[in-house]
Amino acid sequence: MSRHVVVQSIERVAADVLKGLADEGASTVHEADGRRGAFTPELRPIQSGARIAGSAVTVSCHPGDNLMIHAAVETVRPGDVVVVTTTSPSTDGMLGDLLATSLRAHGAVGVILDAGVRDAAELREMGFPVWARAISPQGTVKASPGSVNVPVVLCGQVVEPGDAIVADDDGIVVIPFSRAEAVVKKAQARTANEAAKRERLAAGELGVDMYQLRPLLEQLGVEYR
Ligand SMILES: O=C([O-])CC(=O)C(=O)O
Ligand SMILES: [Mg+2]
Repeated sequence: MSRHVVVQSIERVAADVLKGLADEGASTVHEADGRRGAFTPELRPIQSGARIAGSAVTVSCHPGDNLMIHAAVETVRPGDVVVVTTTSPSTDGMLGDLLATSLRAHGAVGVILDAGVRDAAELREMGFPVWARAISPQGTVKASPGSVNVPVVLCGQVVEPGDAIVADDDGIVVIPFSRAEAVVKKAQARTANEAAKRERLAAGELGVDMYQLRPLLEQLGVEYR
């Protein structure tokens, strides 16, 4: 049996749940899921202002080789986010506007790439959002096997195929498939609560009062002079 597989069929998070997650954004969703799922922030958005949520199509590549991203394209369905890892660290430019055009044609809403990206200007012009470790002109080959839709580990998180990915200017969060629906509800409740707090803060109320922090400050021995 091969160690390398392309799993063609995965379960996906419902479109209305993904829309709810995208509306809430990475930080709120992370808080709503008990402060879980945040990627360490080495991967940065190459654009500003994009906010996406999608079901993860995962790709494990040999460093410097984008063969498996090409192989992944036919497994992509509308609303997916393609999550690419390499089997050892790499900043080579594994994806550019051509691959992005192909992924978009199959419905991908963005790419999370633990490697380098190139054609940055064209990708921004296309409005195709990418979060990557580096921007690099370094080209890659199409030669080595890897896998599509297997569990991958990147930036401190495990991503299973079909998990929900939320990404925006703050960074990237993964929500396990089984929790996505519950998390969107908690995130919406949190946002409603924050709206009330924002109004109070805008009116001048102090955070130390709103969060009842004065006893804590006292207990910690903080002296006001
Ligand atoms: O062609 C490649 O291998 C990567 C690239 O620049 C593109 O997708 O446009
Ligand atoms: Mg190119």
